[in-house]
Amino acid sequence: MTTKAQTLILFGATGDLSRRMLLPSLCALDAEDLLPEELEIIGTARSEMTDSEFRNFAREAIEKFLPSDRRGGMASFLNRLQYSQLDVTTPEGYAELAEKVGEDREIAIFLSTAPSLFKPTIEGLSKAGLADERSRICLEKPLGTDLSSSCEINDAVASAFPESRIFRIDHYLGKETVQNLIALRFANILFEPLWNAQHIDHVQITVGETVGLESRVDFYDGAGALRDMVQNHMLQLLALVAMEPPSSFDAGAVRDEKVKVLRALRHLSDEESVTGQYRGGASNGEIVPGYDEELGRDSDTETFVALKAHIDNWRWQGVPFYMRTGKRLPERVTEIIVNFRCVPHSIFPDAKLKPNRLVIGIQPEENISLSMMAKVPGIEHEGMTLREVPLDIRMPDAFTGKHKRIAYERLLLDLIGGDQTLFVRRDEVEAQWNWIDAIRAGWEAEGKTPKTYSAGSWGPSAAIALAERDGVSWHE
Ligand SMILES: NC(=O)C1=CN([C@@H]2O[C@H](COP(=O)(O)OP(=O)(O)OC[C@H]3O[C@@H](n4cnc5c(N)ncnc54)[C@H](OP(=O)(O)O)[C@@H]3O)[C@@H](O)[C@H]2O)C=CC1
Ligand SMILES: O=C1O[C@H](COP(=O)(O)O)[C@@H](O)[C@H](O)[C@H]1O
Repeated sequence: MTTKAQTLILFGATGDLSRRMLLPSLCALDAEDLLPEELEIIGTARSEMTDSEFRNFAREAIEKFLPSDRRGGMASFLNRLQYSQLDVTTPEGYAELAEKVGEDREIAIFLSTAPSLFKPTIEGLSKAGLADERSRICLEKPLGTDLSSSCEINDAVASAFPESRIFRIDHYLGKETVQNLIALRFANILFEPLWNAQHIDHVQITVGETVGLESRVDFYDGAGALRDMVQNHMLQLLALVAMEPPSSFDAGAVRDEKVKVLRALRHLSDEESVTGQYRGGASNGEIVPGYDEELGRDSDTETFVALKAHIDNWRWQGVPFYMRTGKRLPERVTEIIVNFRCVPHSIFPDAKLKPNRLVIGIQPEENISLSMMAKVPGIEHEGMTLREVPLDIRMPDAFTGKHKRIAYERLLLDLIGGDQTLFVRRDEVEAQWNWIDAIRAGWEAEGKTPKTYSAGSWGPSAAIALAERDGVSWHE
């Protein structure tokens, strides 16, 4: 049985992710008494800081990024914090860190630093005796830029930590509705008999963002939408929709099923992908610059991608999975739409029957809605008049009193508790890269460059055509 961590070491503690997500998440967990009582948190980075300066830094971050009703007293959380200055690329500093941690404590290590720093960090931790069986390690994305660089990172980590003690973050797995997707599929009898090619026509996954480049300019320009969003979050969503029922909700069983789906992804043909890059214009009521202007130079990086994917197994033969994601789209929305087939024979000749559709809204609204055909009430119409109506389950209504959590709250709690179920295993990451690398190789071979789209639109018209030539409309 895994024991709870007693010390959390946070590398990159002064960084953006730590300020916006990690420290606020930990404070929210503390406010709800969800952290182990004895948990100490040691922040580390190159900047010089005393413990008390780090606590002030954390307080400011929490006041900015965590709603006041979720902060609790804050003092008990701030008292857990210490700081250890350390440049991970030099050997000095690790001994002091080890001394701060002390002997005989279970340790969780979170690397919120650039992956290029993982290798020296792991070497330093090993030499200081902080990578032994009492430690587990958590890695932030991006885990590489392709399969080979991902293997290099994974090898470096595996030199000191066995897979059972490696926790790879995909923050989408920490989102409440993503976990609810697992509950919806495997805690209800209703859907499973229909969850296959016989009854499902196609699936759509959309992750729309209204923001542009934001602050991580160089990172984004080196990555693009395919590697930034599809390689990780969207493929994890697809795997959860498409996987076979696991035998239990444990890390091994769930991840075994996801990896089978990822390995069954068929390589795309040329016409099954569309890339785009936004041009300036009116977007959500403001005039925004185009991608090149924001970047300050010309670039061929795609800020939008739409794909038609296929899973080559019995369950999903002939069922396309349409996926699209992009920056500067009209809405911030993440949703999965499962489109069922039409009834085999209509007994209502005058009615235009629409196929049932399950819409799983992940953000901004967490809701699940099933569209059904129903009779329009009344006797004034001759025969039956039918109309499509939604059956809605809005999460805040169904579970009143529950607030929206930061996805990292769940993941940090599971890291501290040693539960890997919502973390990504090495074979999954590598299967994901394998598929993405083949798409990029295809783009390179064809000399494909992104088509332009106006900021505030749903991507280039070719993305609409990708679905429409199959008689499918993107869900709006
Ligand atoms: N920010 C975000 O929203 C997201 C970030 N990520 C990923 O998480 C990681 C961290 O991102 P982010 O916080 O934005 O990055 P930042 O650049 O804001 O922070 C980097 C952190 O690393 C520390 N650092 C840099 N060099 C060293 C070094 N040689 N030794 C010790 N510490 C060092 C910095 O502290 P100091 O300068 O004091 O040394 C700082 O605390 C990146 O890999 C990023 O891609 C992933 C998803 C979202
Ligand atoms: O990993 C990333 O995700 C964010 C979107 O996350 P969300 O939780 O707000 O949907 C994206 O903006 C960023 O480019 C990417 O690196």
